[in-house]
Amino acid sequence: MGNQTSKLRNAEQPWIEQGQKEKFFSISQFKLCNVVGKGSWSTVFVVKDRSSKQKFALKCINKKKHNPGKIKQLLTEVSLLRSLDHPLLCRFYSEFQDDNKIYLVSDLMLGGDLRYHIAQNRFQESVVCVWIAELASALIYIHSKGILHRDIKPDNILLDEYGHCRLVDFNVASRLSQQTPDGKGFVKGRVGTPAYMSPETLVHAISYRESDWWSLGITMYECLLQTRPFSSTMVVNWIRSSEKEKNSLLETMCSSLELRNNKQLDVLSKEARVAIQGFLEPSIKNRFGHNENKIPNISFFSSVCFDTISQGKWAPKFRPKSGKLYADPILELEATF
Ligand SMILES: Nc1ncnc2c1ncn2[C@@H]1O[C@H](COP(=O)(O)OP(=O)(O)OP(=O)(O)O)[C@@H](O)[C@H]1O
Repeated sequence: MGNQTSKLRNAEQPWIEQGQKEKFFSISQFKLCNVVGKGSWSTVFVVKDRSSKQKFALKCINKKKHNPGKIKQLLTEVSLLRSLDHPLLCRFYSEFQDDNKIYLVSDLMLGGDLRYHIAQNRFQESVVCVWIAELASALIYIHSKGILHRDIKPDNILLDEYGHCRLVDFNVASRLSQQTPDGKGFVKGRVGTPAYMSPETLVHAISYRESDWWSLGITMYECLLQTRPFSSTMVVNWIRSSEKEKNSLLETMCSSLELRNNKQLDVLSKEARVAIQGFLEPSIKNRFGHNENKIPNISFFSSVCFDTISQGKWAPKFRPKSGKLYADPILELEATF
């Protein structure tokens, strides 16, 4: 086990103490700097707190452009975010509103999202190992709080300036409200992004903790191979197919993942192949993550210390370029405030 504690993060990253959360209540407290991203229903700005001079991400949602159902969904997301505090999640500070907009203030992630990075580079297993271990640690934490993310994919993973992964976008996250007789929680609904959805979500419209581990497996596959095991069109066609066709397609999906059939996996180490196969195990009971205590024992993670990882102190093997704005410049032109 290596000893590569990241001292940088502790020393350089300004943390706002818990008591100072919710200290923002008006847009006038900020100076707007630039646009860092745009989602389907929000624009995200880099802003500077006028008193501390610290930079934050400010997500602005135009209330008039969205129906009350969407706004309710957003406020559910806010209540989930308020209950979470972990070094590998993007820290949420405040929500406030004016007549037209809802504003959410959170940590600013300057390193771009994983979708951008994996499109540019083929990353070594040592880099991906730290990413997936960090994400696994964040997942174990949110699951311990009784929350499912339900949309894990490279787009929803941002890097901070040191290269640490932060799991973001809790738009469709949900509390595990239902319980099976064996005490397992689940959430009903076919929710998420089709290419990352687990077989049980696709077929039975239900998500368990293990469904998030499946999505993490697809994300790991994509980080290592720059492609996904199942295309979106394949999965969408599959959702639309009849029950009978669904079963035969499920078999095709699962057999294409078997190591002996999947030639794409040949370029990976045995440890990486075993991890991918374990996360992408169709049976929930046999899937890696069924027992979350065993995640640190997965051989792919043997070079990292999970305790250090979960404190956000393990040094990442990839650091985004400093000073580079990982945002499409066109967003700046389109932005309205
Ligand atoms: N804290 C942050 N720091 C830096 N960039 C961020 C932050 N939060 C979001 N972004 C950027 O803004 C983009 C849009 O954010 P986000 O996906 O949360 O918006 P959304 O409206 O909920 O979108 P969607 O519903 O399409 O996921 C992200 O892809 C990311 O590039």
